[in-house]
Parts: sequence; structure tokens; C-alpha cells
Amino acid sequence: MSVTKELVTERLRSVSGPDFSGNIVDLGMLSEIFIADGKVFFSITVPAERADHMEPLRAAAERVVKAIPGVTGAVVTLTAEKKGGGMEAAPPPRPAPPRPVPQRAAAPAARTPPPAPPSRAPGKRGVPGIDAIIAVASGKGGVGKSTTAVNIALGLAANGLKVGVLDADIYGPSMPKLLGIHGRPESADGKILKPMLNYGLKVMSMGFLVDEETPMIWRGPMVVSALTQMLREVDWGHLDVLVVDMPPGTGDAQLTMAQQVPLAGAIIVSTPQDLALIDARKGLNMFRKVDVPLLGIVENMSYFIAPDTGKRYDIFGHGGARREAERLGVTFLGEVPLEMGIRESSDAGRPVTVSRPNGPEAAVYRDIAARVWQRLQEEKGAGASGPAIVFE
Ligand SMILES: Nc1ncnc2c1ncn2[C@@H]1O[C@H](COP(=O)(O)OP(=O)(O)OP(=O)(O)O)[C@@H](O)[C@H]1O
Repeated sequence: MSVTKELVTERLRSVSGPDFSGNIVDLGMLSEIFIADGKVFFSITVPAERADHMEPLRAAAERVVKAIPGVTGAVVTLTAEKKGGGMEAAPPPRPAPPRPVPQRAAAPAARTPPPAPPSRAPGKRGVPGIDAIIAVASGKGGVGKSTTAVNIALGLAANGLKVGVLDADIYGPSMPKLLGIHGRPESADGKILKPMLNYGLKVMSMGFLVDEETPMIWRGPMVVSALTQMLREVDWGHLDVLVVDMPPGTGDAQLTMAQQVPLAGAIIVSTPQDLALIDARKGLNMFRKVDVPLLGIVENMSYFIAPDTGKRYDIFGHGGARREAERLGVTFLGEVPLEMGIRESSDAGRPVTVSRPNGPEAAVYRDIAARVWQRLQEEKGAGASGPAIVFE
């Protein structure tokens, strides 16, 4: 039986609206429903001020859809109700003076603030052999931060750089799975660990050191000491860039990490919806607070290309992150489509940048990686000594 929009809509009538009044269909809370290859995509619009409590509603809708025979997957997201097209639920903009955003000729998609001096926060020791450490972060979980981090790392490597990945998502390490790496790191002297290797990347993750089933009740200080060990007690050798996949969110643990690691810059991953952007802004502010330069924002799950017709659908409000980046004077690094191939290749431990290097998604990630590298050079200051690389 093929899945139809009508059938999905009908089933969604069983999901109650907020306060158990009516149902989410008749209350007009659904976006357009899109179905491709048995996978169902849509978003639910909720009042911005109550968004934090709406996750059970989202989960219920996803459950109902996944239970329909013939449905092989569902992506359901919450988006905020807009009043007058603004982002009323957003916190006020930061008080810092606005920075001019000159348009760059070399990267037309990127709006770049003038180079700021590299982070010189006191007490941050560099890691010998590593030229630049960059964080990939998100204001909240599930926006595709790890997927983006790994593909940016592979994009940088594809452009000829020596790249490492440090999975700092100590609560939910995903690099072993994303990169298809199993086993335990070795140590020649019982102290310094050798990083694991795949697809040309050197990788370290808490996932290699602790069994998946082991509950990890790390408290703030332990998180930091685990991170410090993975950073400093690993034989990274020479790296042009170490990409750190941060834990999602902007809590104390993330703040401490941002403070402890000698970061050359940070990338924020967001989905286009208002709610995700509000969280992304918290992420931006967190790095500003600890004086880490912002390399830019990536919009993930930006738009959807129907595999059968090639038609583009902006079901999740494409463009929100670009507008937000422009508003805040932060570089927009690029947009990644919602693409089943990205999900499936990640799940299979073969990220799309290596499994389909000639495909459009790999090109998107390589472009983003090129902008990241360019931003890094700008932050290091004019005439930085990096390898001379020509990006396509
Ligand atoms: N552009 C995309 N298209 C399709 N699926 C995607 C895309 N980006 C990420 N995903 C999928 O979304 C899910 C969440 O992605 P990921 O684990 O990278 O997010 P995260 O923000 O790191 O999550 P967490 O907060 O759990 O660490 C994964 O199943 C991933 O394969």
C-alpha cells in the first residue's frame, strides 16, 4: 500500500493539540506533508512561548506516522508560531556594537565580518603539532551537528589538509558509528593513546574508551578532564585542523569546554526553524563570552529535493539561518539539504563525502569546508602560514 498525504493527515487527527483541545490537523498546526520513498516529512507549528513543552506532542505525531504500514521513516520538527513575521520569543540581541559585513568576492555565499584577532584568552595552552582547533557546536540536540562535523572534517581532508576529529560529545559519542571505527586505541607507553584512523582522519572519541552500554554519569569537572586527556594525551602528530564535535547545548559543561580548549574558532549548526535559531543564538553568545572567534553558521536540513521529480521543497523554513547570520554579522557558511542519502550513509559509517564524493551533497560539504578554512585564515590574520591550497 502506498502512503498518501490523505492517509497521514487522517492518522494525525488522533494526535491531540496543546491542552488536549482538538487535534493537530484541525487546529491547523501542520505544514505541508511531504512523502518520498515511504519517508514522511512535515513540521508542526506551536506557540513560541510554549515550545519547550511541546516535545511530547512532536514525538506523538512521529510515532503515529511511523506506525502507518508502508512508512519507513518520519522526520517531524517543531517550528515556532510567528506573530508579524518576527521572532518574538527570541532573547534581545547582544549589546555589542554591530560589525560591518562586507560582501566578499571570493565566496559569494559568505558574508564575512572583518578579521578579528585570534582568541587570546589567558590560560589556554595550544596543543603541539595542531595548527588550529575548531569546535562544531549546536544550541540544541538533533540538528545534525555530528553529521555536519564529520563531513566538514572529510571536506577539509578532501581539500588536502591533515585533519583530526575529537568527539567531545562525551554523553553521546557518535564518531565511532559515523566513521565506522571499532576497537580500542592502542598505547605504546601506557599513557599516550594512538588515535584511531579511517578515511584519512585521525579520530579520538569517548566511544572508543567506554562500552556503549556503560552509563556515563559524568559531572562537569570529569567531562573536562576526559576532554583534556583526549586532547593532550593522544599522539595526534601534525594536524592542520582538529575538528571538535562538541556536546549539544549551551550549559555549563559546554561553556567549560569552550573555555578550556584552545579554540581557533567555532562553527554553529542550526536547522532553519525559529526555535532552533533561538538556541543557535545562545551557542553564538556562549563562544563570544569566552572570546572564541565565530567562523560561521551552517544551516542543516535546509531544504528537501524530491528524489523523483527533483523539485525543491522548503518545508522547514529554508533560509532562516542565513537571515539570522546576516542579522548578527556572522558568516553564513552554507546550507545542507535534508537528504536521505546523508542519513543512510552516516548510519552505515560511510559519510556521504567519502561514499559519494562526486555527488552534490559532497560538493556542498567541500564548499563549506573551504569557507571554514578561509575564515580560519582570516582569523589567524593576513599572511597566515597555511598550506597553499586551491579549492575548486
Ligand atoms: N542533512 C541531513 N539530511 C538527512 N538526515 C540528516 C541530515 N543531517 C543529519 N541527519 C540525520 O539526523 C540525525 C541527527 O543527526 P546528528 O546525530 O548528526 O545530530 P546531532 O545534532 O549531532 O545530534 P545529538 O544532539 O544527538 O548529538 C541522524 O540520524 C542523521 O543521520
